[in-house]
Amino acid sequence: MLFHVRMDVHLPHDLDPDVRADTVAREKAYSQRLQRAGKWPHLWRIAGEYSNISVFDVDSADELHDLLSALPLFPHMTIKVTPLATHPSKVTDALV
Ligand SMILES: O=C(O)C[C@H]1C=CC(=O)O1
Repeated sequence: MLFHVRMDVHLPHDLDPDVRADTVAREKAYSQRLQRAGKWPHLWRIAGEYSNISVFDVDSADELHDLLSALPLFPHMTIKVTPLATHPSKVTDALV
């Protein structure tokens, strides 16, 4: 199952710089582990914002929830999830 996910990060301005650096480093390692596992096939920065657009490929909404809620930045994010279904006009034999 594919899910479109938008994450907006809102780190507190008074967050200790060492805590911030550690959290961001753990987030990067965690996200790269999920990308390598094929669970997080798209990760795009929204230009000009501390936000991303992602696509997750998971077995269920419960799995997605578990993965998202384990993000080190999860306490500092607003997350919007959109389930994706197959479009009836999608060409399946196109050369891309
Ligand atoms: O920077 C972000 O968009 C938040 C988050 C998503 C992946 C990652 O490494 O950090």
